[in-house]
Amino acid sequence: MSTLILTLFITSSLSFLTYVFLVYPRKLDIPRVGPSSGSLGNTSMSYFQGHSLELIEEGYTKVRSLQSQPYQSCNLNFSIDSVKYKDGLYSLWTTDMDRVIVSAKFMKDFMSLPRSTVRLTASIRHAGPYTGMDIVEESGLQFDMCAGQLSQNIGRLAQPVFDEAASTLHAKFGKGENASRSLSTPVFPLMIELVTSAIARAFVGPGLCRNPEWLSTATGYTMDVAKVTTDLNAHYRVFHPVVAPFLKSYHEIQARFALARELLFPLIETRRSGERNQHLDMLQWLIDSAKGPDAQTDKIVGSMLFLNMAAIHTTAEVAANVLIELCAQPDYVSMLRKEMREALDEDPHISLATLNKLKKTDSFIKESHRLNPLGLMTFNRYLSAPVQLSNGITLPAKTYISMAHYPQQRDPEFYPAPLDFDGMRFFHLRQKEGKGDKYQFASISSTEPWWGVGKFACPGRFWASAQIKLLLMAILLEFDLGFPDGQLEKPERVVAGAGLKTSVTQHIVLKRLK
Ligand code: HEM
Repeated sequence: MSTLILTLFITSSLSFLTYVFLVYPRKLDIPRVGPSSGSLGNTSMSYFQGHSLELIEEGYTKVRSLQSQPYQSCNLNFSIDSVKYKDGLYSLWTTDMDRVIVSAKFMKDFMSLPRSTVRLTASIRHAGPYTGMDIVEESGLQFDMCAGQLSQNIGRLAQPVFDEAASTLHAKFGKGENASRSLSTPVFPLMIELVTSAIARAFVGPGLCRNPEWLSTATGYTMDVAKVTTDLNAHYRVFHPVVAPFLKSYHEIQARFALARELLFPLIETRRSGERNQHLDMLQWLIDSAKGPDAQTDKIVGSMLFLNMAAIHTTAEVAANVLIELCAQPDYVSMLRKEMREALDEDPHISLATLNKLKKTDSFIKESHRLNPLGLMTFNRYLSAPVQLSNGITLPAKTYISMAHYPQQRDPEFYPAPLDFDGMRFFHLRQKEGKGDKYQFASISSTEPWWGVGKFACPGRFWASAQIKLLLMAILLEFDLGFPDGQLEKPERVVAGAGLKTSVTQHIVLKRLK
């Protein structure tokens, strides 16, 4: 017993010192929005968790330089009585860390910096040491595989991935179809199912992609990460090493790793003893490209789980929001379906060229995502070295930064009539001379930062964009869609901390086309 108490005491003391050294807020002479934290940091009981949107909108209205037009808040009524924070920087304690919120005009100051200076914070935001998310700190392999092989092979994977998603959809429809040849089903879970099957085809190939244990492992891991993070965030970070081993969620995620190893190890061994380049999937690219510690079989399994986490719920939520917008504005359905049919009339085999022809569909997806982003903040990064900004302020090493992009997407300075849904907004912008390649859903810029910003922005964005189009084709080419009878309004999205959640219970009704 006394050994246990001593061990707990030493672990707590060490993590407290680590905490003070690594994350204790440093002094920086910029304004603060919202309360400061206590000396131990914040937990999910903090003010931010329940008031995040309010704080971010307050920060935005204050940090904006002199404004020509008022900012229209969706949910709140702020009078712009102050332009106090003209330089566009302020400090904000979030659930997990003190961050400097950096406005779009400073993005260029980070562009030329190496990845090692402007580091991802996924590990610290998602309890890395307890969830396996610390793999992003250890390796750039996942980034390289998505930016390289996956993006280069979209055209070759498009048809098999479409077939996989369509077959999952048919099976689902067949099981639940009612007498009027329609199916009513919750849209977000449906998208999770379709995206998981499509991703599995691209990530592990035809041999494993229909294995129910693999499919539930691929999606379940994200939920496990969320559960462990939520459980730990109820406690101050300094206590995480002590609390984690007692959490049910922690034991569940360990079991998930064990099952993932059981499923992938034999496949990796078989692939290693076979010829290279025989398989067009992520697993093969990881096996062929991993060097040094990344090549350990365990690490390849960790990379696969991380990639599923990065790819499935994000893409599914964006796709679910697109379908909800289509139900709310059904006039667009026939327009997008016509575009898809015309693209396929030219060549029935789906390729990259087919997807590139879907410019109206791309615009609709982008507009839906502009108004329904996955969170309030983006470009969540940790500075491992000081960075001097163009206004002369130097952000010290160990600063966490974020860009609060949610209010920017609703600002008339950037988008005329920002709260109006205009599905062809970006299509029309692309029609202008010399702009044909701009304003795509997968494009990045400091004013459209939902993929992150700069050369280390989401490397899976071209795939995500292609996949959402493939899913929409699988649905719109065979089905009409709408809300359940009597529903006219879209469901509310819910803000929790830095996250913005889509309804998990909202139903969609699919009806077979005549
Ligand atoms: C619509 C869906 C998606 C959204 C909104 C999204 C968004 C993001 C964002 C905001 C980041 C952080 C970038 C930064 O901080 O600069 C990120 C990172 C990442 N995403 Fe995505 N993503 C999506 C889909 C995907 C897909 C489908 C894949 C893989 C096929 C993927 C792979 C990754 C990876 C590997 C990283 C980490 C990159 C690194 O190690 O630096 N994402 N994503």
